[in-house]
This record gives sequence, structure tokens and C-alpha cells, in this order.
Amino acid sequence: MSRRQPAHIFSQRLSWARQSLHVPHGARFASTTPPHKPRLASRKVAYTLFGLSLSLPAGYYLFPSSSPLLPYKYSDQPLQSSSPLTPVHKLLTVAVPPTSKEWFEKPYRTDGTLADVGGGEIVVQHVMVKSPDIQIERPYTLINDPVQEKSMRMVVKRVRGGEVGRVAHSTKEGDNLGIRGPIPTFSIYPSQYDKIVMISTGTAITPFLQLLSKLSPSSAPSLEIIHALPTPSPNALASNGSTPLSPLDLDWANSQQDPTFLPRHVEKFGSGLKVTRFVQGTVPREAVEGALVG
Ligand SMILES: Cc1cc2nc3c(=O)[nH]c(=O)nc-3n(C[C@H](O)[C@H](O)[C@H](O)COP(=O)(O)OP(=O)(O)OC[C@H]3O[C@@H](n4cnc5c(N)ncnc54)[C@H](O)[C@@H]3O)c2cc1C
Repeated sequence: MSRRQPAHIFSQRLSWARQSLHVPHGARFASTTPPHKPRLASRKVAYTLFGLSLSLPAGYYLFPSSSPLLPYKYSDQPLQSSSPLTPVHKLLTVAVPPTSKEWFEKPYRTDGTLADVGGGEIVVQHVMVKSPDIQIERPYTLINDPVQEKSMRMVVKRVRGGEVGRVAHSTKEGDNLGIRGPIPTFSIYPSQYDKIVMISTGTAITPFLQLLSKLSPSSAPSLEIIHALPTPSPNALASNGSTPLSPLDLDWANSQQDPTFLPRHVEKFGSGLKVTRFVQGTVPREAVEGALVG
């Protein structure tokens, strides 16, 4: 959209120049001979305005600002970073364009109404990422608080035969990614609860990492995360290429590689956050029952 903006600015500026010079369309071809001096002065103004109208669009193309991020329309967003976390997980960082920060500061709920951020409501958001080749899109959850950090981060798992995962994993820093968003995943008034229990397996921990990033220890209720690591695909090999991949090789969430991963939240919330983890597969029933009772 904004790629077309310079043409628009250009034509606007020329018509503004015409108005300020009181030159009607086609006046150049009129046979009247205006007085000598005013004509020179008009020329100077015209050259200045013409110069401006050329230099502004040229500057736009030489130093492009990123396109606005919109929930209803795709735009190409440059990746600030694209770093591997495990053999199958990548961490992607995208700057929030300054013109788009309101989507995060004044978020919408899933029903389309504005959230009551001032009243303590938190909206967990995701974005849609598209494949440039075929018309498919997939949702990816932000793991951080884009208002505080002015950037969005997501962890993308590559699954066998997965198209958008393949696109995300083939990116490097500076590449463009087709994104639309943010889109509300769910919203919650944390202060209305005595305890929030967050149960997930694998990358499904991402909405909880965002919630923890947006929560303040001073206003948070008691928190508990129950998380099971995913089972690696059979025959998947660790980064050394010879030993089979173990669940711990996929344990990015418990690493120090990003400030939104579990160790930093444990530091931030102290005894206010209990983390119970299972190395492989499913979350046992007793763990959920224990969290709900305790
Ligand atoms: C609200 C929401 C938020 C999400 N947030 C994240 C996120 O933060 N990070 C993230 O990595 N994913 C997230 N997902 C899942 C993501 O949107 C895609 O479904 C996933 O990345 C696969 O897309 P793909 O195009 O690569 O594979 P597809 O072409 O859709 O799938 C290829 C094959 O892989 C299978 N498959 C799909 N997902 C998985 C999986 N997780 N494990 C094993 N097999 C699978 C499919 O059934 C299919 O057979 C989220 C989904 C939702 C609904």
C-alpha cells in the first residue's frame, strides 16, 4: 500500500504547486505575456516546489520505512533476526512499525470490542504468516510484550511437510516475511482470579510466555505453568547428525536464549510462579488435579 504512496504525494505536491502559483491547468500554453519580474519569482518557487516533489519520493525509495502492520491486510515486514533455537525451532524478530503500535497499545478482544487495558485486561495476540508461493497462512503467537519492546518475537516449529514452517525456517536477518496482525487469541482479567494454571505441550507454551511477559508481579495472582516437552519425530537426529534427537534437544523454552523464556519469568515472579515440567509427551492427569486443588 505505502509503496504507492510516493506517487500520490508526488501528484498532490504538483497540484499544490499549481494552486499556490495560481497557474490553471494548461496555462503554459496560454498566449498572454505576464510581466517580466513576477514570472522569474514564480519560476523560482516553481523550481523549489518541483525539486521538493522529486526529492521527497526519491528519499522515500532510497530510505524506505517499513509498511504498516495491519490485522486485515498482509504487508512485508523485514526480519530483525532469524535465529535457530533447536534443530526444528526458529526464533523470529520483527520490529513493530511506529505507525502500527496502537494495535498493541489498544488491543481488540476476540469479539471485536476494544479491551479494557486500563482496567487490567490483558489480550494475548498472534499474527498470521503467509507463504509467498501458495495461498496459505498460519497463525504464530507472539512470545513477548510488543508495547514494551517495540518488536514482536515468535518461535516457529518446523514440522515434516509443513509449508509455512518451511518458509519461516528458510529466512535470514533482513528478509521480508508476509505478516498480518495482531489478532486476539484470548483476553483475561488476571486480577479476577486467585490462580492461573497454564497447561501446554511443546510450542503451545507460547501464549503463556506472552501472558507472563505482559503480567506484572505486583498485580499477578498465583501462577502455575504445567508444560510437557514434545516427543521428537522418530529418526530425527541431534545437531551432531548422529545421535537420535532427545526431548531435551528441543527444550528451547527452558533455555536462556531469550528473556521471555521460562528461566527469566521464574526470576521475575519468584515464588509467585510454579513451573512443573514433564520431559516427554503428555501432561499427567494428577498434575492438573494437583494444580487446581493447590
Ligand atoms: C492460535 C494459534 C497459534 C499458534 N502459534 C504457534 C506458534 O507460536 N509456533 C508454532 O510453531 N506454531 C504455532 N501454531 C501452529 C501453526 O499455526 C501451524 O499449524 C504449524 O506451524 C504448521 O504449519 P505448516 O504450514 O508449517 O504445516 P502444515 O502444512 O499446516 O502441516 C504439515 C503437516 O504437519 C502436521 N502438523 C501441523 N502442526 C504440527 C505440530 N505442531 N506438530 C506435528 N505435526 C504438525 C499437519 O497435521 C500436517 O500433516 C499456532 C496455531 C494456532 C491455531
